[in-house]
Amino acid sequence: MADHPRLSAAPDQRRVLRRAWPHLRPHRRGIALALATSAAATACAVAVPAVVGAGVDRLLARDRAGLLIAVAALTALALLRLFLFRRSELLLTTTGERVVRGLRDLAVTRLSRAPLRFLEAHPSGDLLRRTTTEIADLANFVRGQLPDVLTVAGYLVFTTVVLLGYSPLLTVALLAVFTPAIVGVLRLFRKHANPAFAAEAAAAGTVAATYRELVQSREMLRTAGGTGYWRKRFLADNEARFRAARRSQRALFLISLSRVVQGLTTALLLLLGGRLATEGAISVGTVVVFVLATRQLFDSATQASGLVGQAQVSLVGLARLLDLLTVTDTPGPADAPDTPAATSTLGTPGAPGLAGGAGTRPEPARARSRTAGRGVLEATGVHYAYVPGAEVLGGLSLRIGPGERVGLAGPTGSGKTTLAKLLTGLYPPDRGTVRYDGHDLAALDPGELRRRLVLVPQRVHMIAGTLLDNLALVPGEPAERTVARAVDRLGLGAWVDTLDRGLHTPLGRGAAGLSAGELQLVGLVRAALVDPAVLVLDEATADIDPATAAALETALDTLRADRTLLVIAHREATVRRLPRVVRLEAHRDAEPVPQGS
Ligand SMILES: Nc1ncnc2c1ncn2[C@@H]1O[C@H](COP(=O)(O)OP(=O)(O)OP(=O)(O)O)[C@@H](O)[C@H]1O
Repeated sequence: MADHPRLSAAPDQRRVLRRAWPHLRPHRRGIALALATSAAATACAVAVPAVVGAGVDRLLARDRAGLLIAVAALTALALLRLFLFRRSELLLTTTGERVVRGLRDLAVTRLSRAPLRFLEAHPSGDLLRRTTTEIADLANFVRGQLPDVLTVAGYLVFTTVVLLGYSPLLTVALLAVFTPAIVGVLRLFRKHANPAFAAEAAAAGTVAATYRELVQSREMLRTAGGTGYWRKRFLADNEARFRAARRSQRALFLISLSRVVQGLTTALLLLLGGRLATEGAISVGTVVVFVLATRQLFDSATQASGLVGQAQVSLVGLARLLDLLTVTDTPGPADAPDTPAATSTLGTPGAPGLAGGAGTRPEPARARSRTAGRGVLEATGVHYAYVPGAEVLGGLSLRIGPGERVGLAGPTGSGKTTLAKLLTGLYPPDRGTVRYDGHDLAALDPGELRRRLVLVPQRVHMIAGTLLDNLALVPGEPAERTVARAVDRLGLGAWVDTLDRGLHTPLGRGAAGLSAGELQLVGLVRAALVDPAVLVLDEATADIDPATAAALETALDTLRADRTLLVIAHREATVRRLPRVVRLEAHRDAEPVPQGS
């Protein structure tokens, strides 16, 4: 089996910000402006103790004018600080939201282009969490805590600079106690917090995935009596998440050790500052500046302790998101039609290709000539495995001529659906090639591929919306009258009339209300709207009532005219009706490769 990239449960957290830089770069001007405004606002706040200290010295010197200047400066600083804080918060939030919006768009775009194989290999709950919850957490951090992080960082730097200007001796003594102790606490915290937060995020992803599967498979679980097993599994996952959360909490507790450091530093400051003032080495005003400024310093450090924890959680989320963006940044045959590089175009020589470039709307289905690009669909020496060492298809070759009608039969699990997905380019083969009209599907323009080769799956997926919304889920967003024409052409007008509100009948999520056969009717109408040259139908295995079966047959008879048809045949009637039937045998390793008959 070829090596396929997978998401990591606990992705690398080193240099996360540097790795995120390509996504930040387009916003660098906004970021620089926000940082500069935040720094100016912090400088205003840091200047306050210095002005208060100067005011105290003027007061002690009975300098009335000097005192008034200090009071005026304090008022101006307060107003300027208010304005700059507000401005920096606004700039940070706006820029941050832009970055987050960009990341969200990119994640959804990459996921929508990701190969089917990648999507199937990951629990949808995990993908959902990375693209929604974790991005939302990031957005909340940007809005709620990032301004505080910058303010705190600014306080720490500016306060140190101001204090150095007043008394280098006292500042050095302060830093000599404060810095190593606080760095030690932060190191200890990071050592325990990084794995703890990553494990918590992974456990949360597992809980979401299990819960989602539980909801999605509710009918099967009820009927098969599997609810108890699933509930047990969910409870186990939930327990694991609870334990992971407690581990994170314990790691967060470590950060509160910084309060002990604060107490020690204040004691030292009072001892040394008081002595220097008594000896006349520094003024009383300077002691006041130190007391006020170090208070700010401590407040910032306390705030920083909480913020470091929140920042760590956000960085873990960012690392998981970057992992998703990196792993899905692999253009492949399932990519959207805006990746024309190295793709070929089907069609008669000299005729314009059917696929447009980025943003080109496809031509209306009827305006295209399906026969223009009609060709042979050929699989040669195709190998495919979902899991290493267990090939489902081991070197299969099959040729289907233009306009041929072929049935694909075989025991359950023999690989019929897998082959159908390979023949329609939904999976790239691990080895071997699938060609249509002489073109390797892997090299075809993805948009064109989707319009030429259409698979109607066994269970057609629906979205919440009306029947019309669901039928129109094809390239080109066809208008209602186009959809209605397609319905009539397939002889399905009577079926649509039996529904409450015809094409406007609302269908719930999961399309409650439509039977398996009716869902396939929806798939056939979608196929008719795409008007492909090759149609692959994976017949529904569920019982289909005679009326729906008749409607399906009529629709299929209309659809098959002038196009290649491959039916994964589960019903005897279908097998009998088709002129050629290929039988797949269950493949076992090292046995001769099954070939089409
Ligand atoms: N997404 C998947 N991940 C892992 N294994 C899979 C996946 N899909 C199918 N398989 C396995 O591959 C094998 C072939 O499956 P496939 O659905 O192609 O068979 P089939 O002939 O269409 O079966 P059926 O007639 O029951 O639909 C089976 O053993 C199946 O369990």
